Amino acid sequence: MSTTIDRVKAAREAASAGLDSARDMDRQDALAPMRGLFALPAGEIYLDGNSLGAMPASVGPAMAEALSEGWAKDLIRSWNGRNWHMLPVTVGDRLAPLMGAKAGEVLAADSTSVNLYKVFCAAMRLRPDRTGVISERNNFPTDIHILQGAIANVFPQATMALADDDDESVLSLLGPDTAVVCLSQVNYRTGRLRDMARVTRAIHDAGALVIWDLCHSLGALPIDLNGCNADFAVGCSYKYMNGGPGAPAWLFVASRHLASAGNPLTGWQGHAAPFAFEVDFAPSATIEKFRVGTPPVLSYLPLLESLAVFERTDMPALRAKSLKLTGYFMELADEKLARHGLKVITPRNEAERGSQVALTHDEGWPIMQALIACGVVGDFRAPNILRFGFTPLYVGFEDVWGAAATLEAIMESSLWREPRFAERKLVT
Ligand SMILES: Cc1ncc(COP(=O)(O)O)c(C=O)c1O
Ligand SMILES: Nc1c(O)cccc1C(=O)C[C@H](N)C(=O)O
Repeated sequence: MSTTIDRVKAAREAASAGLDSARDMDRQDALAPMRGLFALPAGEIYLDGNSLGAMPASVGPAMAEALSEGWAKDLIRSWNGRNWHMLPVTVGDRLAPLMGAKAGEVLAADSTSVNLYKVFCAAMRLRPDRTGVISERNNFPTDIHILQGAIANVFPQATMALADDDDESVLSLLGPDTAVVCLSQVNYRTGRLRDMARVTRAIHDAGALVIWDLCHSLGALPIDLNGCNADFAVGCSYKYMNGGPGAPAWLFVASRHLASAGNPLTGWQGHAAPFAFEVDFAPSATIEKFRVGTPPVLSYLPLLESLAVFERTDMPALRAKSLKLTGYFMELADEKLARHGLKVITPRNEAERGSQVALTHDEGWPIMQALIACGVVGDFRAPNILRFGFTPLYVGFEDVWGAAATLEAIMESSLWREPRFAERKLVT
């Protein structure tokens, strides 16, 4: 007996007009073979790499070797022998070219939230005579929460203003008392991309410092932190960087600030000589001053495998494909989905678009659950956003077509109205 889901899948296959052109685009795509470097579930279309990236296929063997040789046999010797102790620096140096940074400016450690706390406190102390903080109302909540907490606990004289999504709104809040501005380059809900060069310039013209959150940009588009003269940046490595769930995050400190920027979390690994075990804290002179405690070594290993994948291609090529994928999905959304009330809210203008497309619908939650049940994985962001991430390393044009055709079939069959799709989950 065929289920409704089978019927939706059959409807998708039957509606094959357009599929040939998607397959043609895949045949012409020089990056298509890179998909083979990832372990992805057969028969599924994975469009959630903007939340948790896919696993590089080499992670299993690399982890197995690190466990059986590095931990089980070499034990304590691996801190030196395998250079485990220096992973925050060596991984940071390999992340640096992806964001237009130099070796020695990036540290891979902790979470984005913790790193934001570190660089925010450092930046505020570089502007001791100012009290203004600017962020954005629709920033990922942890950014606002971290700033609120740091202000309450460390900088009680400071006040924060929240801008709207457009760059003009940020610029209109700048003033002579602005100390630090913290913005996401790509918005996690809408996929809107800010003009990093222009916004950074305006922030500097006001005498303030900028912290860029690059969670939704690193690995998705070319970034030039030093070309834009950025001061600080933070980001994760589990989304487009494919570093795995809870992979170490990273922070960037422009080399011109390194001597004067201080880490408020003065743990022993940020000490100039951690293994001297001195009583008084004396910070390292390098980016290592932003280390805190022992690195979670095993969590760095998948990220090393993913970096090896990135080192086989380049960001301009990935960006070109990403724009084609998102553009194609928006075209299909106009053609197949708009009449069902699904509206594209991601900017059409390529210069303002990250690597995701967001659609809105008042019944977004059950629609997304039905879509996942049919083998197309995106996610939902309250109150009404269906998010689709297009990771150019492993998403193809046939996937884009399949996602749009499945969603169309779901809307036409009303599958999403089945009561089982209404149940809310803890993690969305
Ligand atoms: C823009 C942005 N900043 C920060 C975070 C959270 O960082 P973490 O939970 O890794 O500290 C996320 C996603 O989780 C995000 O999308
Ligand atoms: N970090 C996450 C998690 O631990 C569970 C579920 C999702 C996430 C995410 O990263 C969400 C993501 N930052 C977002 O843009 O919504």
